[in-house]
Amino acid sequence: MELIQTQDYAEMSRVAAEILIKEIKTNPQAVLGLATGSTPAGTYEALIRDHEQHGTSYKQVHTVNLDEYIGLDQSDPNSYKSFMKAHLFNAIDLPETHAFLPNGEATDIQEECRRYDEKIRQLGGVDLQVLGIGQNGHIGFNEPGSSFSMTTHVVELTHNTRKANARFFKQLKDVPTHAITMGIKNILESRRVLLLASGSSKAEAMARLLNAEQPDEAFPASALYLHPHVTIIADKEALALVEDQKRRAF
Ligand SMILES: O=P(O)(O)OC[C@H]1O[C@](O)(CO)[C@@H](O)[C@@H]1O
Repeated sequence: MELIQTQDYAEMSRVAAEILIKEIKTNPQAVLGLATGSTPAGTYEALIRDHEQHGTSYKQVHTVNLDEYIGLDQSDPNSYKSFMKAHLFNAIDLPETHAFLPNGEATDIQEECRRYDEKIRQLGGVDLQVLGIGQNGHIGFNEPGSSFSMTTHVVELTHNTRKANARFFKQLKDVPTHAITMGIKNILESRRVLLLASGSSKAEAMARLLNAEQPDEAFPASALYLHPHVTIIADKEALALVEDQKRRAF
């Protein structure tokens, strides 16, 4: 596990974008695993700037997103599909047919989970998976207690996660109660993982992650200790509760 410490959110976003751009330049047919949320939004902005200024092309890239709410219309501004369009897809040359998210409106949700796993398999797996981290250590929507052997599945969101995401909705009761998420097994099968963290609200989760050293299903992000190629990019505030000695160890 490699740890890159940055001054702030802007630097975290820049460094993450540089890694993604390098991946696409080395492998123009890369399969990118993407995340939603406030954390990767700045990275996506940096990718758009680079696309506009330097012409990095996504024509041969494919993307698979980690998760999607169940029960929200795909055109709802709070659906993760809308998020990806607004924050990245509409501004780059990624063909619409190359961008995949779980379909939270599917009538047979279990079948949709199987179909999504099969899609990832058909694409040849994920080359680089971008992750944020929830305050309770969730990755994707894999909440504490999720088995590390799960593939794409339905989750009931915890009250804390719904509360944290309520800022995007009019009121807490509008936040969906369930979502489809790639499982930890999918995440561990990706060839490289980039975990991003910014701000003091992530400080406890980051301290717990960097102190953990052992995978523990009670804390989903600790599964990353089972992965051979993880890069964490975190800013000062997110690392504020991690001891200096510990930081130097990475
Ligand atoms: O980046 P944010 O908005 O803090 O969200 C953190 C995590 O929460 C989720 O948005 C799900 O709640 C994840 O997709 C994300 O990684």
